[in-house]
Amino acid sequence: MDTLTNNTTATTAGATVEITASVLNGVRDVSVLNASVVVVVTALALSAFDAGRTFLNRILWFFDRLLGGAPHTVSLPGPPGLPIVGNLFQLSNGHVPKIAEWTKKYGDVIRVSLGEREAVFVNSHEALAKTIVQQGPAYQSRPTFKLFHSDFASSGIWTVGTSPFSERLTRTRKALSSQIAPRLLPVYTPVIHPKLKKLFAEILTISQGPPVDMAEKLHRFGTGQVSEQLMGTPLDDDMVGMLAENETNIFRQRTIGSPARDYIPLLRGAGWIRYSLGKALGIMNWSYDEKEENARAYRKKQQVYINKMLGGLKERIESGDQTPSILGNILRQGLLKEEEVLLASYTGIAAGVNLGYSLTWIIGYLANRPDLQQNGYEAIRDVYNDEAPLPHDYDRVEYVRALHLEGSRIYTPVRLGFPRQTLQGASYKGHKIPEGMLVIMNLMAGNRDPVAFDRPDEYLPERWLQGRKGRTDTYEVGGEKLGVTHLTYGCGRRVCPGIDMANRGLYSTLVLLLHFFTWERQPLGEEEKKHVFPPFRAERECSLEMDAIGDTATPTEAQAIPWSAGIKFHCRDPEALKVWIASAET
Ligand code: HEM
Repeated sequence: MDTLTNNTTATTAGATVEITASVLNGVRDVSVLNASVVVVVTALALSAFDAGRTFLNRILWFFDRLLGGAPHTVSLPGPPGLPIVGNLFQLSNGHVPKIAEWTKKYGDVIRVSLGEREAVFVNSHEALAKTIVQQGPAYQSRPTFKLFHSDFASSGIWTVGTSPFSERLTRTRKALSSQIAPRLLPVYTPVIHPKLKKLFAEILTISQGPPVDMAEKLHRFGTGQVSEQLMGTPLDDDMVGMLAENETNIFRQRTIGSPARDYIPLLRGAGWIRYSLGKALGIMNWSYDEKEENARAYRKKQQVYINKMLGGLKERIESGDQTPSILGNILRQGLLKEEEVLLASYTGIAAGVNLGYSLTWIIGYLANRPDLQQNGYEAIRDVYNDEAPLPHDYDRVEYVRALHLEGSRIYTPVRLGFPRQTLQGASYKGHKIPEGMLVIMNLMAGNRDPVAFDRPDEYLPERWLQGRKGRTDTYEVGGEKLGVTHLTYGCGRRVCPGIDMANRGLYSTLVLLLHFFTWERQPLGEEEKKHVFPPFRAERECSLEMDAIGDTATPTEAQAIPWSAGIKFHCRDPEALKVWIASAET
């Protein structure tokens, strides 16, 4: 009986506890439900007013920021993004078209969230002038990124174009600029001339075979040419090949929005945990990060050739060599300290990379424009009669100058420039842009801006002829010569100091090519596809029009590299070319 009573009591107590728990749960559920209803109703009510929406956004931004999203310090309009990642992945199908879409919707200066980084994108010619140029001192720093500034170059010596504002940067930029000033450039022509002869001898040989893709030759020519002017001595082919490939790989690390972990702290945390677990458990591919390992390998390789080249230059100087060269002059005049000399060296070696790709785009485009080739040929004949043009007689043939200026504008090989960071507060149309803000200069948009350039998507050399600047419709004989310059080399305080050097490289190559050759597009054969550089370009061939957007193989990278393009050259007069190659003239 007692047992029965005890059991009954226990059962009753158990049931009571269960009932109480379920009542409490019910109450809690009702409270949660009520609270949720209150939150939703309040949110809906708030969202009906501007001030309410702002308040709600601030709450969301607060939690987003806690999880590693970007701050919201700028009131400029811009695309809404996802929590934590912001707009980062919206850029992953191609920078230029997506930013053009945003510009259309939100205006020419917009706020964008790139993971934890807040950024301002400047997307028109006028807006670039009003910000980067007119408020120059505020926009003169550069941001740092983990992959490039830490994994690749942990020594703290990067390049001038990737260095934040500092005294070391200013001194090095000044010294470098003084040695590539337009009036000094002719002293380096004895170094460049043999490179031109070598390139044209190669093109003569190529013209006797099947069509080829020219990027490797032009890239080696561009990078080699700048490096040799830097060091004042010819570099052997293997060295130039290795250097051109490595510097392309290094430049490709300077991509806005990639790798994602440079922008998303949670990804960095996850990567660190995976790495530590991999180490502890001996799981090799967990403790291996391909991008980081590649970055270190590129730097190691780079240090070998920089040290070799710099060591050689110092030895030559010690033994009394007086050959003019950019770094040689800097060393002889004692313009820089040791680490600044290194900074200048890394900068100079990297600087030629864009020259090769500019030439690849322009020559590829002209292959399908026999009319422009013919105009160029005749313009050269008007100046030099039937003599070979002097390649270093810079911009003497106005039409060739117009061809290279227009090619640089229309293709803009560094589409988003090199990223900037504000050094002090700035503003745009009443919106404050605080110190430390990442600023992206959309040079491609500036160069295709219909307000600055009429018929902006057409390749019109005329816009640079007879004193015109960028426009075909604002010039009258004896009238005003209005217009603007193109923005391919950036603008403002950190504008490219190598503009004249780059333009000379484009002019000298084009003037000789137009004089000695005609060329056309033809499909690449299977064998020739194997030699396309870098190899990923062989996956497709550019359209005949060489569309700057549709034919870019690297739409999300710092540098716009075209897909492959088969070119067949025809030499107008092989004997005359051989005579030019054999001549001692520079
Ligand atoms: C076609 C070839 C070239 C193109 C398209 C190009 C383009 C650019 C661009 C877009 C910038 C960023 C400018 C800015 O932020 O406003 C830049 C910076 C720079 N360029 Fe060039 N460049 C070329 C050739 C050269 C050459 C031959 C040199 C010579 C040494 C050079 C040296 C530099 C340096 C040192 C900077 C960094 C400036 C700074 O941050 O203060 N570039 N270039």
